[in-house]
Amino acid sequence: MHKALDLKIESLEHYLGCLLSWHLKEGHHVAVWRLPKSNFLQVLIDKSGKTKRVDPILEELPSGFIVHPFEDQQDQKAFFLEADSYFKIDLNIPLAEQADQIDSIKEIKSLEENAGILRKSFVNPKEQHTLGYYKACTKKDFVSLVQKGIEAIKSGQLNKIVPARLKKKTLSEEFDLVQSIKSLVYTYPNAFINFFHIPGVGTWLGASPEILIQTRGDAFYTMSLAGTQKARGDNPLKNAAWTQKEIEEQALVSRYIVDCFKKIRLREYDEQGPKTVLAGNLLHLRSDFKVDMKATNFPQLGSVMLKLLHPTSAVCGMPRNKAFEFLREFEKLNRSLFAGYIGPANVEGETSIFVNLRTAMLTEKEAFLFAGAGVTEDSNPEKEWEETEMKCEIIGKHLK
Ligand SMILES: C=C(O[C@H]1C=CC=C(C(=O)O)[C@@H]1O)C(=O)O
Repeated sequence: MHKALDLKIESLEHYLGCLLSWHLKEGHHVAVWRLPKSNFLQVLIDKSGKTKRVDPILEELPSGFIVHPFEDQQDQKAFFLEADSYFKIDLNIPLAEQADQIDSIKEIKSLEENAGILRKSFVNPKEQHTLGYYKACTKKDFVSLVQKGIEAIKSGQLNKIVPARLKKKTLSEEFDLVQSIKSLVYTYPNAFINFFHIPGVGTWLGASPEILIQTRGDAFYTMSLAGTQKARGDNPLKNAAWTQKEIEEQALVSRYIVDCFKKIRLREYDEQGPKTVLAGNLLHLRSDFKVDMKATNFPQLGSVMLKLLHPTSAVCGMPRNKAFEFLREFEKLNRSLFAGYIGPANVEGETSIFVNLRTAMLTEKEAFLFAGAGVTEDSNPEKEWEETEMKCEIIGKHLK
């Protein structure tokens, strides 16, 4: 076994490449992430070789990484990677100075060899014959799907709908996962950068802007994020002007969260916003919701809200069940883990679960990019298509 800081390992990329390629080759389950505004890259490895599924009762789970698909599972369970090994790398300190805190490398290979081993280990989707299964959506089909959504809203069946689509991108021979992780980490300081690999289930890479629930000590946090425009000029946050359509779209997500609080008779919450926030080169409207779980005597609020919130009207629609039925019937897309939820649970006493957005499912030769757009009565189908193009590019442009 080589020490983590063998002289031949000269960079973080080389270390990560050796580490990940070895674990993926061994059939281990792996998650690597960087929380928004954090300097730490966190690594968690489940070495059991088993696909674990758990009830998402966060307070009772061991330290790990949770992954739930968009669709509710019949048994209500989520995938779970248990932290057989967990460590973090301070991105501001040379790797050589952190040798004692990080896992050692078992096998040293070149950057190119690691990149090749990694992509050969990505999970390839199972062939299915359902109509539209992992099929890229044309502009014409997406525009017509949005149009159908607008009609369903105008006829009173829905208040809001979030249709999504799949775009495929061929990966070049030189594609290197580790370089992509690195470029996401440095380009998107406000996002939840994540890579996870569950053998037989999927290999995903993303930069999510949306927290679904977060608990730290007694503090519970969630957000409503919606409305999209391109960031322009030197001071995009100041220059943003929002239309009635986007204001309403985001207000519906906030209302959805408040309705969830009402269902559990929780009255003491703090709501701030909406304010304009930057996510990559896009702007969104965001409101922040905080609850003191001790003062409200609600220690299980994380799990309770997780169950109530997912899928929020930022990724599904309102009313939720009707929106779900609409998507099932007309979207014709297996969203798989897109718009599901992902994140560390009980890692160093904190749980940070994000909506799996701005993300790609990686296969050996292609990346499947997913993006949706919030549709209201005033939506313009062409603009919604453009919006999904911009959302796909957030990850797409980092997959060389
Ligand atoms: C569904 C997505 O984004 C959601 C989150 C923020 C803004 C959104 C919007 O403006 O439509 C979406 O609700 C996506 O990125 O695929």
